[in-house]
Amino acid sequence: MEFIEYPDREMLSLSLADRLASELGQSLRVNDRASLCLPGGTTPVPVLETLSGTDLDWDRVTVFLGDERWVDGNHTRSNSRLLHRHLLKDKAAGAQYIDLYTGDARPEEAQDKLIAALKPHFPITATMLGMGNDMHTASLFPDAAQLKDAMGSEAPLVMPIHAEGAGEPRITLTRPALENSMNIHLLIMGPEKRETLERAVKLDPMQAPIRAFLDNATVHWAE
Ligand SMILES: O=C1O[C@H](COP(=O)(O)O)[C@@H](O)[C@H](O)[C@H]1O
Repeated sequence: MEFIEYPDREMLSLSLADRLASELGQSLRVNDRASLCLPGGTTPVPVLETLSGTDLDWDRVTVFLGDERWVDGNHTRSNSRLLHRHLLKDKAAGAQYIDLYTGDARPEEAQDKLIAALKPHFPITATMLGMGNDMHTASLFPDAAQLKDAMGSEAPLVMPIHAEGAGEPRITLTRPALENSMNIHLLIMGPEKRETLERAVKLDPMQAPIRAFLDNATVHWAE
C-alpha cells in the first residue's frame, strides 16, 4: 500500500484528479476505450469537480459507480445523482455512463442486465474507492448477509447487498471485479477515516472489507 498525505484537501483533489486522468489517457493511447469506476457518498465531490474540468478524450471513457443505493436517481441518497451533479458535465459531459440503478423493484432483478452492460469494460482502467467508518468499501458491508459470496474469487461482477449498516438495499461491484482494476486509489479525508484505515490494515477482509484492496492501492489522505 502506498500512502500519500497531502497538505490540504484542494491539493489532494488536484493531484488525484490529475492521476486518474493520466491513467485513463495512457490507456486510451493503446486502447479504443477506458473505464473509470467511482465511489459515491460525500467525500469524492472535490475530486469529481476537478475531474469534470480536465481535458481528456471523455467520449472514449465509460464511467460507472462501484456501488449504488437502491433509490431513484433524484433521491438525495442516490450516488448516481452525485455523479450527474459533480462529474458528468463540463468537459466530462461526453463520457458514457452506465447507471447501476435500473429502476427495477429490487437489485436482484437488475443483476444480470448490469453484468452484461459492465462486462465489456473490464478490467477497469482506474478505480477510486471510498471507505465508511465501519470499514465498508463500495457496498461491501461487514454485516451484509451476502459478504462471503461477494468477497469470494468466484463472485459475479455485481451483487445485490442487504445490510443493516447500509440503510437501503444496494448493488455493488464485488471483490474480484474491483481488485482486478489496473489502478486502485482509496480516497479518505479527515482524522477519523485515517484511524479507521489504521485499524482496518490489521483486520481480516471479512471484518474490514476495505482490507481486501489495500495491498494494491494508493491511499490519498488529507486532513
Ligand atoms: O455508502 C457509501 O459510503 C462510502 C463512504 O462514503 P463517505 O460519505 O463516507 O465518503 C462510499 O464510498 C460508497 O460509495 C457509498 O455508497
